[in-house]
Amino acid sequence: MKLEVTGLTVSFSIPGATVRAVTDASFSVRRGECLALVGESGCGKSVLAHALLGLLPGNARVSGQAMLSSELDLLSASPAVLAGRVRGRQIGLIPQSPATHLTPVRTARAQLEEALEELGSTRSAAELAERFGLAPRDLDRYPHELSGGMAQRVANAIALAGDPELLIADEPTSGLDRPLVERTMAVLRELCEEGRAVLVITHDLRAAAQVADRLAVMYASRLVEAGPAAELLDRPRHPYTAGLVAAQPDREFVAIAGMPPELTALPEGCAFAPRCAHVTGACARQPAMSSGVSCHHPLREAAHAQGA
Ligand SMILES: Nc1ncnc2c1ncn2[C@@H]1O[C@H](COP(=O)(O)OP(=O)(O)OP(=O)(O)O)[C@@H](O)[C@H]1O
Ligand code: NI
Repeated sequence: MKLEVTGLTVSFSIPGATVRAVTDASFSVRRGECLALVGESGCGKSVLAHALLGLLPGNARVSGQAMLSSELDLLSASPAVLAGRVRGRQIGLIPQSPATHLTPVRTARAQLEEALEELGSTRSAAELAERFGLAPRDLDRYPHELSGGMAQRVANAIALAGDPELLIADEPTSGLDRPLVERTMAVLRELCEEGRAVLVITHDLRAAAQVADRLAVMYASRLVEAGPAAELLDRPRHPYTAGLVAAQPDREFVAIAGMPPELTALPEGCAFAPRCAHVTGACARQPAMSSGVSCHHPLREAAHAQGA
């Protein structure tokens, strides 16, 4: 199993403007591997995930290719194929803000059991729940009786109901405290050691580093740097990656000054240039992605050839 995404581009038409949410994203993730997609709020991470699963609304325009196991292009597959063969079965999605996806009038257990039945799974609700640290009695609660963290864990369990080979986790630790973040990341790691492919979306670089083999850094709709996780954290090459690393509580803890551009008004050149301490005249042109970094003046040479 391998997911191979090439040139994924998504825009939304809104009255009087176009939102360019994902621009020319290329990356791959294979079985036994965890890729973390990191970037600030609003940079296009969830839209990218939803594009892969055919979950975008009608005002979206999608182009590019996303080959699953070299045989199915997720971006041109029919809604019936995506619903009947892909979602839940080949690709599990842990949605962002899971509480909003649970049905208010039914217990967590009923919803988890329904997912298991629909997907013809032989696993039990209790077994899946236990994996994410939920007690059986938690399953008998209704969504409004679940804390944010519990709802998150129920959603994580539901995503695994169909035993998918690829798991996409969109902010799987939001609302969880540090011990639960660690536990969730450890479970994601286990899932990938078992031979699944895992794509984790997060703005928590520390959590990403704990689970991911490789990181892909997204800024203003584009992937700007990708490579082995440890290398990106120790020796970031894109000034934006360096800024994210420095903003971590266990590092300098200094946020990057300024704001990302509006996705309705992206510049022609490098979108990070207005916030970049190293900006040059060349930055007025869009830098190409080259050996894992998209920057006219990377902070250092590539340690070795890197693929996204
Ligand atoms: N249906 C839509 N129509 C227009 N714009 C949209 C639509 N859906 C998302 N967007 C815009 O696309 C951009 C990317 O959103 P996305 O949800 O992917 O961000 P994100 O990186 O996941 O951030 P967060 O960390 O906040 O979840 C945002 O500017 C958002 O407003
Ligand atoms: Ni998101």
